Amino acid sequence: DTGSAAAIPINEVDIAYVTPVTVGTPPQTLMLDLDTGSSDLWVFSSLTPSSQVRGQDIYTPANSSTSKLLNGHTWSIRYGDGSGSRGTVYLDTLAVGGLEVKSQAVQTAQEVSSSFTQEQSLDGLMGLGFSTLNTVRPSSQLTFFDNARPSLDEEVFTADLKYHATGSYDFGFVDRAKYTGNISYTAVTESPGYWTHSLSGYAVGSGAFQTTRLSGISDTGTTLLYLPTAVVTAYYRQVQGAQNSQYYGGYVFPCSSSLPTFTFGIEEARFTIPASYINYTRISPTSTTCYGGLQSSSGLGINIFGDVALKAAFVVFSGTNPPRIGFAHK
Ligand SMILES: C[C@H]1CC[C@H](NC(=O)Cn2ccnc2)CC1
Repeated sequence: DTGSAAAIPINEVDIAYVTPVTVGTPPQTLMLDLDTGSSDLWVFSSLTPSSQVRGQDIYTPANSSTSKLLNGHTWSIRYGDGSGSRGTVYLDTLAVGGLEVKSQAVQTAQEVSSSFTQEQSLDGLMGLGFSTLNTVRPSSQLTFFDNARPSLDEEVFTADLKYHATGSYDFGFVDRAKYTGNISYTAVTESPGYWTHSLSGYAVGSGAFQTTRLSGISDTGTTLLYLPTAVVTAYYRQVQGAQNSQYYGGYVFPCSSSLPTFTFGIEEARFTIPASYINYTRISPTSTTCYGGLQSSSGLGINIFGDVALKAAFVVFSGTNPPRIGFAHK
């Protein structure tokens, strides 16, 4: 079996991407953020206080003939940006792009943090990390990918995220029409439940490629690219007027700056992120100061290859044993 669904940017700077997912019988459609950096599938629901719901679609288990309460189970998650949610759990039929799982754990939010309430076009998250990260207790639950695995033609899902455009997520197959050349694969260590792998090095603009292995996680749920301070300072040294602002919490520069590209390596392959992806956003709608799409990971304890990097490639998340991740040009 296979599935294929759209990855739609939720705003004009691609802060996150959402994908239509149907839950229950008859199907209730929600727009979820497919997030390889976590492993909980949670939704705004009829159990979410109305004061915390602002325009989101909700899942109402009472309106689904196939919903079953997972008795006595709860969950609570905190993301790296400080956002979070918690609640209870139902099992129900869930489908993405025509691929159906009969008894998926759907985590119904009873509380969401303000940044989720404010994100009107995001109805929840679908974690696509390793199920060991799932927060449901007393028994942890499987991700949609782990539940779908037995029925998939191939044990993979792919991400084709695009800059200021709609891309796609595919399950169970690698679409030859979505990439060019060969896929460059590299080893994934499941530590601790993320799609953790290394880059073989990097280059700033037309500079020499620095061969140095950088370990991190490929995370579709994180907007930007977070790398070691040494790499990031080397990049912004090439940008007139750039500075690392305490006030804005990262590197900012004049929006008129001409930025260098940034190239990362996957084994022998090289992927170049266009300057436009790194000129991320104005710090406020009328400002001439812009915030960078490449930032330091020093406060995080881990490098994060977020959407700014992932949208420069066609990415294959392979659930084979051992797992691996592949990058191709497109
Ligand atoms: C400083 C960085 C900020 C962004 C952080 N990423 C996340 O929190 C990913 N995420 C998933 C759901 N909501 C957000 C990683 C640290």
